[in-house]
Amino acid sequence: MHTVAILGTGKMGELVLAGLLRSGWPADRLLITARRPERGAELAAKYGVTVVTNAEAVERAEILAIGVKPQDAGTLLDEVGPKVPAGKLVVSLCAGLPTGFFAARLPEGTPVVRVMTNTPALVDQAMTAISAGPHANGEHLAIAEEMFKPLGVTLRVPESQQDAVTALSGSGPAYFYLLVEAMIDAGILLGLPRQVAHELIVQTAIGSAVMLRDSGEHPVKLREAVTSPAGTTISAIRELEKHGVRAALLAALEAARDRAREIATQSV
Ligand SMILES: NC(=O)C1=CN([C@@H]2O[C@H](COP(=O)(O)OP(=O)(O)OC[C@H]3O[C@@H](n4cnc5c(N)ncnc54)[C@H](O)[C@@H]3O)[C@@H](O)[C@H]2O)C=CC1
Ligand SMILES: O=C(O)[C@@H]1CCC=N1
Repeated sequence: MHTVAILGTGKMGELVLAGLLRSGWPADRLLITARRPERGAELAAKYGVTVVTNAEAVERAEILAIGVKPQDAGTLLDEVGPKVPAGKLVVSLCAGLPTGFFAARLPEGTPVVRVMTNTPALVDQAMTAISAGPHANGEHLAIAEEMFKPLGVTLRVPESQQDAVTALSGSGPAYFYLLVEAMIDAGILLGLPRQVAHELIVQTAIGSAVMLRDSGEHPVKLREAVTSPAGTTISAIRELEKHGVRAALLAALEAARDRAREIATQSV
């Protein structure tokens, strides 16, 4: 089994670290780096993994997972990029940054794979899209899949789709949480105790999600089955359409995609 180093172990890095350990990846095959020593110590105590410097990580690990914010990737690569020994695989978790950004800062021939995962990795329900960048072949994609498959579902996509993927599934959990939050507030408006509203909406979200995944039905069909003639649901849907919820979602995801592109141009 390869040794994986996570360079920059924040929220996403920790989710990947914890997921790899749950999947049986040996702790002695995992290295982490952290900017703040207290953060490194906290993770070492919690997961039993070794904290190293970025320079040690690139020396010792075969797979280098880049878990810093896109805005910090340039500084990290200025520090260690030229020192990455031949044959290492770089796996970027960063939103927006094209693989070319990494290739330009790594020794010629270093394979780079771009990954967009999401926070449901915490419960092994991540959606992870994987793309080959420069010098990455099927073997490298398979290694990335070996890392991310235990955390949920993986899909190979061309890198040209990654900004859209980021807008949909990378940021996607936030949109669902916002909807849930708003619907719980609606429950309060209708006079329900907060805890009751919370339970009703969370279980409804889970039930709806499982049906979407397992029934094989199109979401329109599933919605129609709930929407009775002259019933309650259509009254709510009329309001949602009147307030432009569909248009708002189209515009919102376009804005997220555009922001991913902007991150790339600001990072060149
Ligand atoms: N939060 C999310 O839902 C998702 C985030 N991502 C991507 O994952 C990456 C990480 O995001 P988060 O975990 O949310 O951010 P975060 O801020 O929680 O984690 C980044 C970590 O990197 C550390 N760091 C920065 N520079 C460093 C350096 N030179 N050496 C060592 N450590 C360094 C920071 O101290 C921090 O702990 C980003 O590139 C983001 O685009 C991708 C998908 C979803
Ligand atoms: O908001 C962000 O930039 C990151 C990338 C996708 C989800 N969170």
